[in-house]
Amino acid sequence: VWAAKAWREGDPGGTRAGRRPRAGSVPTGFLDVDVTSAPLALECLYTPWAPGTDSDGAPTPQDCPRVFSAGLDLTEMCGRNPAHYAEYWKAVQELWLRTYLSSLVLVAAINGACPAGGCIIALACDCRVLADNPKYHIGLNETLLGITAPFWFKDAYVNTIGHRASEQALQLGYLFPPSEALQVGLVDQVVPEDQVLSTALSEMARWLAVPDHARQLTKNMMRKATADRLLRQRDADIQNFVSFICRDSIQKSLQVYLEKLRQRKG
Ligand SMILES: CCCCC/C=C\C/C=C\C/C=C/C(=O)SCCNC(=O)CCNC(=O)[C@H](O)C(C)(C)COP(=O)(O)OP(=O)(O)OC[C@H]1O[C@@H](n2cnc3c(N)ncnc32)[C@H](O)[C@@H]1OP(=O)(O)O
Repeated sequence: VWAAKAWREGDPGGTRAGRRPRAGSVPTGFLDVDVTSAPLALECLYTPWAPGTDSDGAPTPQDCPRVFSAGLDLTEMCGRNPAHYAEYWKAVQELWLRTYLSSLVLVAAINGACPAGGCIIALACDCRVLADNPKYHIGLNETLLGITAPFWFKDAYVNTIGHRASEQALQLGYLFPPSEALQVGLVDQVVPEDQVLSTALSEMARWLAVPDHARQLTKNMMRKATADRLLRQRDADIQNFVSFICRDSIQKSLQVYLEKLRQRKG
């Protein structure tokens, strides 16, 4: 995710937040960023697993290919206590709201798999560029984990690909390969892998060419109702999440899923 302000100020690599993924692990992405402490400058929200800059000072997300974000960190949702789940979910809400409502131009350069929470952050951006690799699936696959996508994930999906396509994809937990993601409107461009970044930059330039105040007001006009729906019921949404995730059956499903992931690796 590129933040326009930092990019425009010529500091694309210097304000990256979040910790690097564990060795041998996939980035579970944005929730490595501590959004519960001091106000988060969205300018700091680069893909946290993209270390280094190239000779022009541009970020080099190719350093961790194959995964854009593996979504929410399932280890944060398994075997913990209700207070932990509540704090975690508040952070998820906060990050999404700040991203979704940002007045900055945000372009997602999706250079790998992008399931569930990864998809929801990409959807919060203004534009998505996906690398053309049949392994780079994107979508909301929650049902395959035995859980339900929260209503605001669903709202963002519906806003992007429409009701019928969302209904089908959500129930099936379908992850779209690039060609289908483009066809359904889940991403805006599919390009060869080595052109993701340059295409994202071109998109960024296109969006930045519009007078800022007019673009920002329009963005807010388009997004406010969806964000307000969550803002109105944040606490209830946290309580729903906690009681849902604490169920024995849900914990069991998540543990089985996580175990399968770990075994698949071996
Ligand atoms: C009615 C009221 C409802 C209220 C709402 C209630 C509930 C909803 C709550 C939450 C919504 C959930 C959102 C999510 O984002 S859930 C996460 C979804 N993500 C996935 O399903 C992706 C799973 N991962 C993969 O498919 C693959 O890992 C990958 C991303 C395609 C990458 O594949 P690769 O082969 O490169 O890596 P590995 O599979 O070998 O994985 C390496 C390593 O990482 C671990 N891991 C992978 N994903 C996660 C994850 N999301 N969280 C934690 N850990 C993950 C994997 O187990 C391996 O671990 P190891 O320890 O063995 O290194």
